[in-house]
Amino acid sequence: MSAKTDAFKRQVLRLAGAYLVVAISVLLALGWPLHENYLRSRVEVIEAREQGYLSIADHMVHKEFLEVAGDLGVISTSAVLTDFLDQPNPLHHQRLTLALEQVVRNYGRYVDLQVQNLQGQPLVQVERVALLQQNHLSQVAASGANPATVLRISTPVFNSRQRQAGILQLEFQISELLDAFAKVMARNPFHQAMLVGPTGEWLSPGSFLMGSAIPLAQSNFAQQYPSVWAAMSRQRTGAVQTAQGLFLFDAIHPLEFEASPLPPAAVLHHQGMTVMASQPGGYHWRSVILVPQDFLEDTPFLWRSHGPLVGVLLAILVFVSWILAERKVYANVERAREQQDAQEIAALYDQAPCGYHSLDTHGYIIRMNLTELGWLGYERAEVQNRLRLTDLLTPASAAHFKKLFTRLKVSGQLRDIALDMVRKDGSILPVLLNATAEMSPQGEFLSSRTVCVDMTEIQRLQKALERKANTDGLTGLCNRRHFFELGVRELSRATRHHRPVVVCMIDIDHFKQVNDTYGHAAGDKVLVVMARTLAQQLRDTDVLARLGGEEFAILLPDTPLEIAKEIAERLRTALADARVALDDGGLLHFTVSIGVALRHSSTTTLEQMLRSADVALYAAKTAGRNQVHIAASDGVAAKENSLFV
Ligand SMILES: Nc1nc2c(ncn2[C@@H]2O[C@H](COP(=O)(O)OP(=O)(O)OP(=O)(O)O)[C@@H](O)[C@H]2O)c(=O)[nH]1
Repeated sequence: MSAKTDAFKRQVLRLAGAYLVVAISVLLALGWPLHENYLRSRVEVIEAREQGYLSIADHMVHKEFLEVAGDLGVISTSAVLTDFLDQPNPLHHQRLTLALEQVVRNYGRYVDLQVQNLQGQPLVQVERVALLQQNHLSQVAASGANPATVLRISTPVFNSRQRQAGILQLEFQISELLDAFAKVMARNPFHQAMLVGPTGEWLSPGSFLMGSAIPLAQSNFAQQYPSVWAAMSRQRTGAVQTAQGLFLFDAIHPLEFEASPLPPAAVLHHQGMTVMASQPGGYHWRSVILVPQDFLEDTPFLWRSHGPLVGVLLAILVFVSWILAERKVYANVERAREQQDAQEIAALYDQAPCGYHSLDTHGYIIRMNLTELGWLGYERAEVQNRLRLTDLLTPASAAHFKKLFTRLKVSGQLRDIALDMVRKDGSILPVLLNATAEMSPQGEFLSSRTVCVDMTEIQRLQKALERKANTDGLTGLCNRRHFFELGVRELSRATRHHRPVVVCMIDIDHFKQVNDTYGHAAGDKVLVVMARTLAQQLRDTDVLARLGGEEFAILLPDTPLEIAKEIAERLRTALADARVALDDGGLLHFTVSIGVALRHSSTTTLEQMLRSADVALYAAKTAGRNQVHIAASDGVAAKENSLFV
């Protein structure tokens, strides 16, 4: 039982595994394009969003430079500067100095403001560091932190007669810009935003919040990402996919304004680079955004957001696969069992020890089992739907069955019907049938199912038993009971036909002496010899019986008394002549006495006749034995009729 259960479980496990593999394969096949599409659209969304950030960067840089240009314009055309250039006296110097100090104080971006003479020597100078020290303020100067973040811009300045009288120079830091840039870009924690200078140097750190920050001093962007830098050198804006992720970049031209606020002669100095305001396109930065590859592929994100869902889905798939597999295996087992049952039933039907057949409404055989076919010597194809049952019966049985079949259609069953079937070789097969009708719900006959038993052996046994019951075991003659059966039948026939009937009673003389002298076995031999001798002397129609002991009776039908006398005498003589061979080689002979009685009227019974014959026999014994006596009509032995041999 346990082994069977284990095998069942193993089958279920294998099938469930196969179902699971198929289900997952189908889901992957269907889900992969969706996943790819999802990633593609995700990249598109990311690109669009990051383009927005690049625009913000562009806008911030321009705003910063616009303010610087504005400051430059305001200072260069201010009255305090013009007054100073017209009359560089201490008062004007002081007023200009105060004005420039005001600018430095108000705007944290300026590191140094100078008004120089035409030879470039400073006439008025305000340094942020000195100013802060002078005001006892803590110094927060970023000077020297990153040389790339300090820019100098200068423009010629004119006196009131519009003659160039000096140069105005501003040194400003972009650290505020970079801080603001960092803050804005940090709104999206899933990217790195950078500002890169004209020669690939970092303006802002390579990383603000995500991952490890790239040290500014150790490398520059061009060295760090040469392939991206090469693409950035070729085109103003674009995107480059690398192993680290997706780089989106855009060129920023800080000096390009829609309506140029810079004086045409303004010059920008940045790390040895000199840019005239009339050629602003020659100076540009790049804003760069790196979207890391793992964020692009989003696998962790996918797993985070869909992991539990995938887990639940997998659990459901496992559960459903198991249930389906279990049902399938159970159905297979059931089907196999049903097939086995059907085969067993077919084998039971075909190989039953009795015959089975079914008939349709016309009596045609629609099914017959192998046992019955074997009895009859036919193949199934020769019989089924080809022959009627009556074709396989003797004419008498066929006629009988036709009537019974009609009755079956009404009564629904037939019990213990004895019929004679005819084998293919012509021999007779006695059978006993029990049939049941299959009826429709409306009560119409559909078919009959019949069980047949081969009666050959039973009949043989019956006959043997009958024979044994009717026969005397020692002599093989009829016994007393059977003698009475046959005798009564003969008497009734004789009565019907008014024919004479005679009964003889025969008894061995001094049989006791035979037994006593030669033994009981010798006595038996005498009885056997006597039976054989009598049988040889009589007709087939005569009834010879041993009634018991050494007493025999004979019924002679159609025999007048005169003939009966002759027969009795012939029997007596034949017995007297008979010899019995003894075991010691000797021969024994014996005599009998016979009493004969004729039936005198139709009312005389066999018992009465036997009694009369017995009286005659007794008379014969009394008269000396070995003789025949005829019973008188009144039952007394008549001496005058006696025959003495
Ligand atoms: N061997 C043998 N003896 C039997 C059988 N049946 C009866 N006997 C014997 O037959 C004898 C009959 O003897 P009785 O009836 O006295 O008569 P009897 O000796 O024949 O003398 P009578 O008839 O007067 O001539 C008995 O000894 C029985 O034992 C039998 O089947 N076999």
